[in-house]
Amino acid sequence: GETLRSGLGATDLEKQLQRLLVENERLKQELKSCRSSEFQKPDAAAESCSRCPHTQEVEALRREATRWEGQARQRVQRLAELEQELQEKNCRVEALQQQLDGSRRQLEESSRRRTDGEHHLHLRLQECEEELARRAATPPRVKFVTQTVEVESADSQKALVEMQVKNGALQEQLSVQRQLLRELETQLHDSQRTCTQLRTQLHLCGLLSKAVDNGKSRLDPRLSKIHVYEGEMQRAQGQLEAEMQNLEEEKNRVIEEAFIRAESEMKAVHENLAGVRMNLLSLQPALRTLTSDYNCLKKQVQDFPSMLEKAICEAKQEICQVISDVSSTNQELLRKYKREMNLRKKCHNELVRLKGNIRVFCRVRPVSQEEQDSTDARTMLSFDSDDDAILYLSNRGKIMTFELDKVFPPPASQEEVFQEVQALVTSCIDGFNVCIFAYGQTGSGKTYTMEGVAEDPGINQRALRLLFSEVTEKAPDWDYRIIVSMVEIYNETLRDLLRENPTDKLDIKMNPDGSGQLYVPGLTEIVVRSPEDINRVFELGHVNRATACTNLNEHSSRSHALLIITVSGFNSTTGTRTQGKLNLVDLAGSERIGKSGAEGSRLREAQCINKSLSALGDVISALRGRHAHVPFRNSRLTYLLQDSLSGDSKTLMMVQVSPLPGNMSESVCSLKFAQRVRSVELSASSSSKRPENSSTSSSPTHDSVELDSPPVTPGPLPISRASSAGSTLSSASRTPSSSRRRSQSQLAAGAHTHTHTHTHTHTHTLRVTWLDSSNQRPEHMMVLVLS
Ligand SMILES: Nc1ncnc2c1ncn2[C@@H]1O[C@H](COP(=O)(O)OP(=O)(O)OP(=O)(O)O)[C@@H](O)[C@H]1O
Repeated sequence: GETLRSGLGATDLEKQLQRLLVENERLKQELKSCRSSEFQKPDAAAESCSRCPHTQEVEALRREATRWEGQARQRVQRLAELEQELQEKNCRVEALQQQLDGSRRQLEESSRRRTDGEHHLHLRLQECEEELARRAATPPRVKFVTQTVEVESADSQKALVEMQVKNGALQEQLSVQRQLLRELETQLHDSQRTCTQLRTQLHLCGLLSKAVDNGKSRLDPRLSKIHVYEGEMQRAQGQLEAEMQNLEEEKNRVIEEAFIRAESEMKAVHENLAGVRMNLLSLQPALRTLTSDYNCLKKQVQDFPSMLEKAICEAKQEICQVISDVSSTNQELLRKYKREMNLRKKCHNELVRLKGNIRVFCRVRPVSQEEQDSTDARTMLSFDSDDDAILYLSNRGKIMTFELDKVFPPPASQEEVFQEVQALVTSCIDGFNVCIFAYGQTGSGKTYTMEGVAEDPGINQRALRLLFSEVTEKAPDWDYRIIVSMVEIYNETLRDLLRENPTDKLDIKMNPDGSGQLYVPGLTEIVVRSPEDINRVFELGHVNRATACTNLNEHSSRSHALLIITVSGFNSTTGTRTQGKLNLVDLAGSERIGKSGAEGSRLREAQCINKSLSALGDVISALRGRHAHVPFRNSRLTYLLQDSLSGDSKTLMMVQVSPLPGNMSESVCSLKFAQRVRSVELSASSSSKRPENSSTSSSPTHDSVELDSPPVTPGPLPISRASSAGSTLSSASRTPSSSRRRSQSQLAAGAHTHTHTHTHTHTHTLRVTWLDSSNQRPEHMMVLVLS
């Protein structure tokens, strides 16, 4: 504005000068015209002028005017110069102003950039600090070291690189800022120098103006305006200077502040940078450890497949080795198992043979509550506390002693009884034929022992359950099949108790397959697979038995009930097959006819019972005595059980007795029967061969005796009966049963050679047998058949 005003002032001054020049020109013209009028009469005029006082004055004025004119021209020229110089200075001031504005903008720009850079750096530093704090706070994840190391080490390296890059960028920015600062300082110095020069020039201008003013004031009062103008110019100049001074101060202040701020920020940045460096330094060992861990793990991971392959290879080889070892061990075990099985069977067979294939037990039933109340409940029986095979009976003041294989007193439980029986039961799994008979007068406890009661089952149920458990135990190697049949013999008639119509009579026939075995055509055979099946079979048999008679109790007393269990086994490993039969027989009551006073049909029933029981006694005696002839055909019962009584079969006679005095004579009879069966002298016929009409045993353990057995001979039987010479041990003998058994063995060992003669209708057979040194087995045998 001041410049403009100065510009306008200069224009007015110029105009005034122009006017002055115009006035001067007019005066010159007037002067010329005056002169020209005198020239027309030069001499005259000169004369007149020289003579005229006005002419001299005009001349003086003219000279004066010319001088003033020259001075005015000089001043105008000087003014024009000053004007030009002023314009130049104005231009210079404007240029400086622009330069100052530019510097200011540049400063602002750099300040803004620096602020942005600082802000950015600040943010980045914050991020770095947070990152470092986060990493420091994060515990080393050792568990998942593979992944953790890989990620963290990469991040740390990346962060390190980033920090180094940022550090470089900050260093660059710092150097740029420093360079900028230096440039600004240079510009400031230049500006200050320029200002000083301008000030000097202005001062000179002021002096010049004063000189012009002095000249002008003296020249013309109208030039006072020029002074005023110059005063204004000076004032404007002063204001301009003051403003420039202010601006300069402001600039210095701003630069100072920016510099201080930049310094402090740079310091802070340096401190942060130092902190980051420290952190980086502290992180470096951890990073090195992690890197080495990572490399180690990486190597392990690289090596892992080959190691795994190697381990798998080794494991495979070991497994193959183990399999082959196990296989050979299995072969060895199988061989041993077969050998042990054979040995066990031989031992068992030997044991049974030493004990006797026919064993006789006695069970004394307890006195019931009713009997205690109503009758003479004195017990006439007593037992030997040292020998469980002895029973004493007091009869008419005499003490009778009976020796059996085992005596069960009244308190003996069903379980205890079965304990003694179960070895026989399980031997049928090994292929032996077994018969267990319950013998005794009516009411002596036969059915109780064999069938038992629901809450305390007898031998039948327990035997089947034991067979099931044994068969299940052997299941992996053996495949067993258990078949059950149930028959009844009443008045020498055979009935199938599992049939729909149990009243149908059955027959016993020779098997047409030429095996010499007997069989019952049409006999129902039920395969049982579980204890539930057994219960169903018993129930059906019981129902059929009840429907076939009017009074079950009476009927059951007068008929024989047989439960026939066939166990067939196949060993898939050894290819061995076995078949054993277990016959559980509840015999009819053995009371004497005379005592019961029976007549008619009852008499016939009693005769049939006595006949069959007597036949059974004969057969057992013959078998125990190893007689040449065994009278199986004398009754339906023995004929039916022929297979199971002969050969390697085992027989148990459970003689049931009542302890009551009223039953004493029947008890004596039963015990005498037991005694007779048991006391057959073994020695007399221990080396005897099997009965002629016996079939070949199904047992897998035939010894030489059985192998030497002749084939079954049909037709009428025995001519001679094996000697059943009186026992060398009387029933009254008091020696313990074990010692007695030894004596029997010694007696048996005494016989080295035996000769039996079997006369047939058309043939005579002579057998000669030599026993081995232990007298247990025949070493040689000669059989002569004479037709
Ligand atoms: N050891 C025993 N313990 C308890 N009670 C028994 C025992 N023996 C037999 N009894 C009971 O004596 C009674 C007669 O027994 P059981 O019917 O078994 O005789 P049995 O000889 O079978 O007669 P039958 O020839 O008429 O069939 C039954 O009530 C039976 O429960």
